[in-house]
Formats: sequence, structure tokens, C-alpha cells
Amino acid sequence: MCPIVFSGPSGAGKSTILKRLFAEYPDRFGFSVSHTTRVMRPGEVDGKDYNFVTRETMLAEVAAGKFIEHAEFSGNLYGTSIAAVEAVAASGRQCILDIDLQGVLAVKQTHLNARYIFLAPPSLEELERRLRARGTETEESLAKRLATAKRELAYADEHPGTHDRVVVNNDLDTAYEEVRQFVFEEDQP
Ligand SMILES: Nc1ncnc2c1ncn2[C@@H]1O[C@H](COP(=O)(O)OP(=O)(O)OP(=O)(O)O)[C@@H](O)[C@H]1O
Repeated sequence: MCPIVFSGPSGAGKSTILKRLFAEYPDRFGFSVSHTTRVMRPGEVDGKDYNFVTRETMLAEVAAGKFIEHAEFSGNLYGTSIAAVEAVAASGRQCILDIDLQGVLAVKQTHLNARYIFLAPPSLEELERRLRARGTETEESLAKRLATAKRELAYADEHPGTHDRVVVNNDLDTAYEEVRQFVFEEDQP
């Protein structure tokens, strides 16, 4: 089962749809385990919650091209390795990567044979309305997300080959059905 790369602007409804999909098919999907250089917290399990590594190891592996993406948050490195994505398939589950456009382009540079689906909002106005209604954003983070959304939607328009499928999340039930179909398509003869 090839990995599914699920992208789309913040607020398009990715989490909402994935939550439904995982609830309907609890054993089919898996997320890759990320790497981090931060210290392990009580109760966390190495290799399960995160792959805990030293900064030296992680930087060496990033330099060796072993990571799809990595970023620094409050002094610690976080990232998704190619091996972590492959491990999900090896465990018999389909890996779903919920990543941004940078991540999508990075996955395309790897040998991972992924399928790409993009979730778009019906309009930027509706996206703003949903993000406001979600109540998770400050004016500043809202403006940032909307600006990024504009860029990501423009990119998808200008590079139609980037995603194998584009689903517009207008009516949630319809969008969910379209995503579900895409995910299961490769199973069909
Ligand atoms: N079809 C829809 N109609 C109306 N509201 C929706 C629809 N789909 C999702 N929403 C609502 O829009 C908001 C944003 O959805 P969600 O949090 O799933 O987006 P997301 O793409 O995962 O965003 P992020 O990348 O920021 O996590 C949520 O409050 C959700 O309930």
C-alpha cells in the first residue's frame, strides 16, 4: 500500500476528515513516528511516541538525505524520516502523511511511491470563516494561515500535476466520500 500524502491549507478540514477515516477503519492506517532531539518525557516510549535521537545523529542523517522534512521548534529538532514512513507499510498499515506544500514537494524528491491528495476550501472567505469559528487562532496567526493558504491554492492552480486528486471541502459528507474513494482506489483491480 503506498503512502498517501494529504495536504491542503490550514482549516481546509484535513483533521476532521482523517478523524472520520480512522474511526471508520481503525486498523488500516498508521502515522509515521517522528524523530526529535528533545528530552523524553515520563511515560514516553522511544520508537513509539518519537524516535529520540541526539542532535549530532539527527543532523548527520538530515545531511545524508534520510529525512523528508525537519524543522526546529523551541531549540529542538523534529522531523519525518523516509525510514519511518517505510516502517508503517512494513507493519501492514497504510501510511498517511498530513503535511504542507513544502513537505509534499520534499516527498516527491524521495523514492517513496506516494499518492497525493489536496483538500481545498470552497473559497478563501469560507476558509477564514471556518478558522474563526474554530476559535484556535489569534488575528496574527489567522492572517499568517490565510496568506499561506493563498500561496498553496495558487501553487495547486499553477501546477495541476502536483496532486493526483483535488477535493473541495464544501459539504463535509461529500468531501469525506471523495477522500475515502481516493484512498481505497488502488485496492481495486
Ligand atoms: N465541510 C465543512 N463545512 C463546515 N465546516 C467544516 C467543514 N469541514 C471542516 N469544518 C470545520 O472547519 C474547521 C477547520 O477544520 P480542521 O481543523 O479539520 O482543518 P485542518 O485542515 O486540519 O487544519 P490545520 O491544518 O490547521 O490542523 C473545523 O472547525 C471544522 O469543524
